[in-house]
Amino acid sequence: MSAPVLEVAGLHQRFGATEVLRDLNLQVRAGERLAVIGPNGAGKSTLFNAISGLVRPSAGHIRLRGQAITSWSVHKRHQLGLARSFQISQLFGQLTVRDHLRCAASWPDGQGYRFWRMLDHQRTLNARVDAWLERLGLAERAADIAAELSYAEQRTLDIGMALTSEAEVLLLDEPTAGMSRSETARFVPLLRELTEGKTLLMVEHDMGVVFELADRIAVLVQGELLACDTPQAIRANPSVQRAYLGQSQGSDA
Ligand SMILES: Nc1ncnc2c1ncn2[C@@H]1O[C@H](COP(=O)(O)OP(=O)(O)OP(=O)(O)O)[C@@H](O)[C@H]1O
Repeated sequence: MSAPVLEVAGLHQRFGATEVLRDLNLQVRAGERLAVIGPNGAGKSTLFNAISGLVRPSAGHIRLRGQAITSWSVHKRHQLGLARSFQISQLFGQLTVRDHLRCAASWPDGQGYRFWRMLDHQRTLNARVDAWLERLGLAERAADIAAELSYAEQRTLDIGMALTSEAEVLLLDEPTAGMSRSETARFVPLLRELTEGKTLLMVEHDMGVVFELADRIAVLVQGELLACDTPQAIRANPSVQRAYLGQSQGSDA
């Protein structure tokens, strides 16, 4: 079994008197796809915010590739290979699809100042962006501004930015939220293909998507980890049935 790439240990998150996450322990192995599910208000987004650096945990540790990153900035975490896509797309409406991916492709590099190095750098960058435009199925939309894309294309671009930045660990916050059933059906195989070999942690409400994509599923209820296991074991777990799956299957699955 490979060592965890991402590790959450004894994580607590309080907002004033409210304890939103309680003694959370979670490990994600290299190349694994782990889905976090749970009822509304369970603490899923808060967990993502803590891992990506948007909130500082009240207690506990977060480790990325063995390094304690608990107090690191979002930017520094990104440099170590952690990228996040958001539930609501964080795109710039007037920037083109290509410009979005060019920005994302530039994130990990410190640009050299010598002229020939910059030229070489630009050529490599453009080739990388072209390749990602093809893989994302957005090549024909490259010159269009983000505001003109369909909702599903915007989500693809949002996730494409995380991928183009060459992060190894991706946090995807409800990647299919707001998509129609047919858009979701087209998107899930694409997502699977694009993230092959990456380590994936995702929050997702659509149980069809979760059971299709996830290698393991973590169930969060009222800020505590109820179970973390294979999809088959989670489906058969009576406490999970009671706490979550039973109540959501009618609407989500
Ligand atoms: N900054 C904050 N200050 C105070 N309370 C917060 C803050 N952020 C989240 N909460 C509370 O923490 C609890 C968990 O919220 P969170 O958004 O993490 O849940 P969730 O599982 O992602 O829910 P959903 O599925 O509805 O998105 C909620 O009761 C929420 O009101």
